[in-house]
Amino acid sequence: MATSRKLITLDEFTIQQTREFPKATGELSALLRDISLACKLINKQVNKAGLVDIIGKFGATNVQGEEQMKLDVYADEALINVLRNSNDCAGIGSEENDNFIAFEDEYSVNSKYVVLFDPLDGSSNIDVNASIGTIFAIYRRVSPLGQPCTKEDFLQPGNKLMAAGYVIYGSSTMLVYATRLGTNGFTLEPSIGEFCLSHPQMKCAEKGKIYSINQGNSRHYEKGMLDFLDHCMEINKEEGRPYSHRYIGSMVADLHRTLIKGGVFMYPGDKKSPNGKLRLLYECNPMSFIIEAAGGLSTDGHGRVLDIQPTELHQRVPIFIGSKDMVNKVLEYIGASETVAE
Ligand SMILES: O=P(O)(O)OC[C@H]1O[C@](O)(COP(=O)(O)O)[C@@H](O)[C@@H]1O
Ligand SMILES: [Mg+2]
Ligand SMILES: [Mg+2]
Repeated sequence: MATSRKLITLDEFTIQQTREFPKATGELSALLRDISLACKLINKQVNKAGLVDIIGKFGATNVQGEEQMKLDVYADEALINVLRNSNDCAGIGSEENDNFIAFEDEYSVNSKYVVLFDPLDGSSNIDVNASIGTIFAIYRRVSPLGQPCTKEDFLQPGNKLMAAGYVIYGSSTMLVYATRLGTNGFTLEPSIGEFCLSHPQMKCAEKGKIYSINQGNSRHYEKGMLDFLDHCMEINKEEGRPYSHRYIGSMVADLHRTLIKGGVFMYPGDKKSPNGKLRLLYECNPMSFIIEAAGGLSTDGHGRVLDIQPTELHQRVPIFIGSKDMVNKVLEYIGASETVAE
């Protein structure tokens, strides 16, 4: 029988954390509260998607040529409206908007932080009721306060992130976020409408047994990548069986599983798409920050994803992320093939 325990809300938790930083002003916690409010609004629509006019295509394409879903646009607007009116955010960058948006009102120009987000991740899963999510990344500005923020505030490497997180709209709704103090998970308690601490100090297992990749693309893969997949399908000496393959097709859901159960999630570059599919600023950087803060690894095949110097809002990078042992094993294989290939 489920026993009730003292619930620690997201607010209480962030206030406790600010005590660890004597100079903290509470602005970052306030921003996190704003983002969680927008995600509660999105969650309400997601939960009853079949009953409200939010299923299906919106009838427009975004700057990346992807057909926008109604929920992509709803989620984007919900986040922009909450952040624009919050006085805690100087500007945003979003998957669904061509360019960065600087908020120019007298309060926002004095805000220290900018936010990048993927308002709705896993769009191809919206209509089939599989887990989807929202991903966000928070940077401290480098441009002077008192003026509108600039693109330099957004084009910072991931190792400069102040915080990053995601909300997964699944069997339960969870918010997982990371700072340099670690990665923590909060579950939405519907009866009080608050995210409450449910997964303190999350750790990504060093050793994994699950590999996650869209094998439908494998005809475009380099030899090293194909060899690694063969390795995963071989009888593993330690396990006495092959690794398990899991792929939901929503980065948030595939990485939430990887964070909790270990394993490796991969979206490699290939002969058709040398930079893969996933976007550096609002998918790969925030997820890499969260997994690394939980003890995992994230690489583009050459170095840490978090050390990449961004150049554009919607640039894509290959990603191999998750348990240390499996990410290093992928590197061994893809490193090897290039040498062999030559
Ligand atoms: O269908 P594919 O090629 O496997 O791609 C799935 C990937 O694309 C995404 O859906 C892209 O994100 P969006 O849904 O936010 O555009 C990821 O969530 C997922 O990991
Ligand atoms: Mg996405
Ligand atoms: Mg998206």
